[in-house]
Amino acid sequence: MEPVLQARNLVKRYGRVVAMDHADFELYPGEILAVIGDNGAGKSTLIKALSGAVLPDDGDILLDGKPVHFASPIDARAAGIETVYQTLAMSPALSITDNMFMGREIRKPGFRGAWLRQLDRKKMEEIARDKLNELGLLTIQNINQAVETLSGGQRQGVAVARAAAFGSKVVIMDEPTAALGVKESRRVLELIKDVKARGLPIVLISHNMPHVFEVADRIHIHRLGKRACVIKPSDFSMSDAVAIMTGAMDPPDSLAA
Ligand SMILES: Nc1ncnc2c1ncn2[C@@H]1O[C@H](COP(=O)(O)OP(=O)(O)OP(=O)(O)O)[C@@H](O)[C@H]1O
Repeated sequence: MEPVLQARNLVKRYGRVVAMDHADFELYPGEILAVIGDNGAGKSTLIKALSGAVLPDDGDILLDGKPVHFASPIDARAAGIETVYQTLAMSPALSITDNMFMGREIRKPGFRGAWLRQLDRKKMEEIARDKLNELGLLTIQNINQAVETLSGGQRQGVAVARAAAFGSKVVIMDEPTAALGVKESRRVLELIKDVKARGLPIVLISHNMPHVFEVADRIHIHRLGKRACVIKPSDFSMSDAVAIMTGAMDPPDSLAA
């Protein structure tokens, strides 16, 4: 099976700091791939390169086997890669619908849309409602509600729904449960599984081992700027994963990248 998204030998230097040191990465169709690593291991830099936010100094990124060159996150989005950032990148005062369609508003057909630039609010609301329903976010009553009135979990839900709605190839989630309580985290984990069930592969960056072990099909362990190995959660304990991540344990020879 060919990876949907692949990186080979990515290098990124910041002055004398090597944030990526020939990093490899593979995401296969339909899977949830967790990316774990100690602070400063280079996870964010890898993810930013895959989502167009960082331009690697060297190496290749392939989408569906074809080389891609993302000059910005807009390029990656246009190619079907949606990222849910830790900071969520939402406008709190705007409605759920406005946030979902920010930067890709639908205009009215014909003259009113093309010349008067009028937005097709009804259509956008319809799609927003469908997407939230699809992911079981029925607790949100009113899609014209301002995002600032939502709970943290609901906000994260909107961000996930947005990514799932527009990501045609890959959804990347950076610490989606980091700021959430137990109940809200649970809901977001269920959402991640729902997105997977709809056929989209997911990259999940997380420091939360129980969450990683619950939802991931495979776990990419990043260490010192590159992939140390990829493990299956069924074959390893959480403490082994942490030991490999911190360098206390060598990755098994058969799995070393
Ligand atoms: N814009 C930047 N300028 C300078 N150094 C940077 C920059 N971005 C990252 N680095 C450095 O690159 C290394 C890898 O950082 P990165 O943020 O990718 O790690 P991380 O694994 O995501 O860490 P964390 O889990 O703490 O977020 C670190 O040493 C960091 O200080």
